[in-house]
Amino acid sequence: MAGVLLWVVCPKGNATALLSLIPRSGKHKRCRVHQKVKFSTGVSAISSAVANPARSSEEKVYDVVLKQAALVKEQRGKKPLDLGTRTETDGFTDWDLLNEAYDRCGEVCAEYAKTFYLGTLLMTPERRRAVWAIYVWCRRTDELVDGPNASHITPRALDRWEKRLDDLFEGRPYDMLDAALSDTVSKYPVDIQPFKDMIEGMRLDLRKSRYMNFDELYLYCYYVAGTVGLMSVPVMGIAPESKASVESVYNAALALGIANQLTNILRDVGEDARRGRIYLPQDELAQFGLSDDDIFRGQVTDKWRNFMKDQIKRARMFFDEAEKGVSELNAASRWPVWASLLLYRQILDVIEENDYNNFSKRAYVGKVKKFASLPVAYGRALMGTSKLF
Ligand SMILES: CC(C)=CCC/C(C)=C/CC/C(C)=C/CC/C(C)=C/[C@@H]1[C@@H](COP(=O)(O)OP(=O)(O)O)[C@]1(C)CC/C=C(\C)CC/C=C(\C)CCC=C(C)C
Ligand SMILES: [Mn+2]
Repeated sequence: MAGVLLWVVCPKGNATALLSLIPRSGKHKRCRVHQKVKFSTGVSAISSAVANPARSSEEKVYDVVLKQAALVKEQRGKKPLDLGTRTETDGFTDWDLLNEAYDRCGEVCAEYAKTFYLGTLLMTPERRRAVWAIYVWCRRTDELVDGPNASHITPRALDRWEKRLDDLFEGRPYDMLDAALSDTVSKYPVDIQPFKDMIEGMRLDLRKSRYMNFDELYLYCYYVAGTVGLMSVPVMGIAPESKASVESVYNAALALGIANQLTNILRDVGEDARRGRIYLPQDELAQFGLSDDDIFRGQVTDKWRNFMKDQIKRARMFFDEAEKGVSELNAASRWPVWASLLLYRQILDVIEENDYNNFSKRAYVGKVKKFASLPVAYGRALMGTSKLF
């Protein structure tokens, strides 16, 4: 396997080196709450948006939600998947190497997202390592446009990354970390579309630095973060006792990604502006009497405070929407999700505490608050109530 060579070059314990093996390229950023619109049967995915530009981003994204939900329902009808940890060699795949690849994914995850990693330890071993594999692929994809080599990335490099994605979904992984994901997607009903859409988000970041309205921003947030929700729920699983529709759970997962990304954008306004980027809806800025120049000047004025209050309100609506879905997940998967939701949502509180100065002050949730959230998340994870049907 070509990946073995890369494995040798990147010995165990050096996650950063492994991540730096991928082609890199500018920092990207990654939303009104989903309207409860009923769409036809829509399994056509994002690409159909090009054919019908009049459709809103929420409608286009909802097609992907339906497609992923349909795949999960189809899988439910089949015999249970063989999720055992294999040890034999079948001539093509070396199971020891595969186990090692998953371990590496866990190490990368522990290095980059400690709290999330801790949360995954509550999951079953099979689910845990599959989520790690997805995490690592997302992290590597993000590193392409957000890592040290970001300035060298070209659309062609992203095309090559997408080709690698196609290959790993077809059982031809390029390296060990891809091999872990390739194994995961062969065992869980994970659709390729959200992965492709994340890459599309990175492409968007290469060519776009302004968002005319919330519809445009929503699509971007879906690409770079909503997709994460759609990729991970097939692995985390829906509780067998859940009475919620599969679609509603996936909608909540999407909402959590959108909420996280909106929060990320609001936290990083100053940092992004220094890179010439404004991930805020231009029409809404104008409604509050604000322009790009105000963002570049970075003065906290009453106009800015009022604008920010509105943006924070919207992000919180997405978090509220997401909350309804967490209790529908498998009990063992709920804790990391609650933890990530509670931690990320607190960033919005800190922006308020900072009197909306997100130009020169980074909203940071302190260690004490962070750790205090973990038992709260655990308590919520224990309360499994169905609110979505
Ligand atoms: C339990 C859990 C959180 C699982 C998700 C695990 C996973 C696969 C995470 C991948 C995250 C990742 C590396 C995404 C790449 C793009 C990216 C960086 C997005 C931003 C994340 C925050 O990162 P950071 O603060 O480091 O940002 P900077 O790089 O510094 O700019 C995002 C803002 C979005 C991440 C999105 C999620 C974590 C969505 C999670 C949603 C679910 C797990 C669905 C839960 C299910 C229900 C029903 C609610
Ligand atoms: Mn990033």
